[in-house]
Amino acid sequence: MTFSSSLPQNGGPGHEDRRPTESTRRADALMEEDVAWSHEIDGERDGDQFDRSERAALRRVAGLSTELEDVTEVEYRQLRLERVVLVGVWTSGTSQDAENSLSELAALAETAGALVLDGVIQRRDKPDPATYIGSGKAQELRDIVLESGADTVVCDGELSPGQLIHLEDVVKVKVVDRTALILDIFAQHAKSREGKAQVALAQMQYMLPRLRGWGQSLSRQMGGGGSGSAGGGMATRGPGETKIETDRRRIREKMAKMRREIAEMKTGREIKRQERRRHKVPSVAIAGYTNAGKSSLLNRLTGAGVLVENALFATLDPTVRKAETPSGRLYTLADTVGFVRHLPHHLVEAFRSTMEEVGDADLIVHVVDGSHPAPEEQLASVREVIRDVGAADVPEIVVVNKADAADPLVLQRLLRAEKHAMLVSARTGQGIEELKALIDDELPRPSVELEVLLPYTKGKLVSRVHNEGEVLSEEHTGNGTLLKARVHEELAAELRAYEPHVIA
Ligand SMILES: Nc1nc2c(ncn2[C@@H]2O[C@H](COP(=O)(O)OP(=O)(O)OP(=O)(O)O)[C@@H](O)[C@H]2O)c(=O)[nH]1
Ligand SMILES: [Mg+2]
Repeated sequence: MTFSSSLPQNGGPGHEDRRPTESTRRADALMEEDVAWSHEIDGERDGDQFDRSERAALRRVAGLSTELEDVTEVEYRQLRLERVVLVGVWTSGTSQDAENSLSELAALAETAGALVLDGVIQRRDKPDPATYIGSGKAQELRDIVLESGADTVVCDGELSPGQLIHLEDVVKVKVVDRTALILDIFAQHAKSREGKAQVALAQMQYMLPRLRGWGQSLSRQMGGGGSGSAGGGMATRGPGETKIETDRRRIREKMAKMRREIAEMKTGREIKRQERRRHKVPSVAIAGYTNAGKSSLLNRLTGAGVLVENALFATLDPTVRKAETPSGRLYTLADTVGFVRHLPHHLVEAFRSTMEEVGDADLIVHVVDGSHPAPEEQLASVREVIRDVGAADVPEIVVVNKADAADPLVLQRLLRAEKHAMLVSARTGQGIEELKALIDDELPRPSVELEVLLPYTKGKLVSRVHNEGEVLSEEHTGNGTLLKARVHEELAAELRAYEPHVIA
């Protein structure tokens, strides 16, 4: 199956020269399934028993009342994305930037399971406060929707509840924004109970100001009198309003409950992390823009079989794997959720705990897709999130991936601009050994250097020195293993009893 997804090539208002772009196999595959917007459990992805029980648990958590479900069905804009037209407002930067942004939106829509029919960009100083694109353009958009037979318009930004409603009134099909789209993808991909709960929370947060009763806009019902004011009493309070208020209250309660549950789930992960910290195992976090090849790199470095997919946000659950440097030191390597420009704020919040893996790391391996048209922009957006989660001080190695597929000129440019960068290809294995060596160099070294003579009965301590420290020399003597090593404070304290002069 083929389809044309087209974007305007150039120019400002009125200049809508369209150019077909490539479709992905992924979108086609997804079109076969009925990919729906819901907290519903996707039977196809059901992996194992553990997953199943987690899902059952989540179903209960997400189960709002039947009454509320009616509202969510209408109001949550069920992203049964099928045939979509994209629309962007280009406010700054070059036309190429605007096009890249819309291409990314197309990739996001395809990842969500939509068929992208068309895309238009309008040049404006800022989005129209009422309808996002100008009202004249909105009419034109209506024509494009009719012509192409689209059932959904996806806007490249976060729209206010009012903008969504007004634009919907003009184009007469469902309008969703980039935020809802990303939330949808996250909802489809989240696997762990925690991930699912975080997405559900972010969805509710997004939905809260966007609730509408009986297909009318909230602002109209409220007469513009601010949110939630029910001061007028029975006579002035319409049934829709009452319902909305009840629903809102229920959602808020649900959200509070969800936050508590997430906090509890977080504790489990926190304990594991503390355990790792206690053993002073250095940690490396792989961060980077979505689809940069983070999971591929993790697999290359550790042989872990993490899902790799040519789709945005294939990974939503942080995977932590053990890895070993060429010199034999153990460290942990964490795969993380990919970043995307304009990552919805709710999601950054919701995934903050996940991103703490990054904040906590001894080293960030920042993967960037060298074959992308604008890798510099991706580097910048990721760094913004890294700053956001308080990880700005963590040392960073920039790993330019997909060297096999990238334009050599772009690679040169990147390496010139990024001082601490190297080229790899997770696909061909190019540069992987060098990266391992670099990680070895960059990992913090244990602080205490000592020499000990460990009796052969203390084999456990010997292996701890190997795993947690750095062995400088090892010799098997008549009295035991003579080790010269660098270790962390705690281990040093246990080893001091075996310093040769003590024994001798
Ligand atoms: N040509 C080429 N493709 C690569 C390379 N590394 C990864 N890819 C492809 O890039 C796509 C994304 O790879 P992933 O490893 O899933 O990327 P990710 O950063 O984990 O993506 P998310 O988890 O979705 O954020 C897949 O189709 C990979 O096969 C590489 O070195 N060269
Ligand atoms: Mg991944």
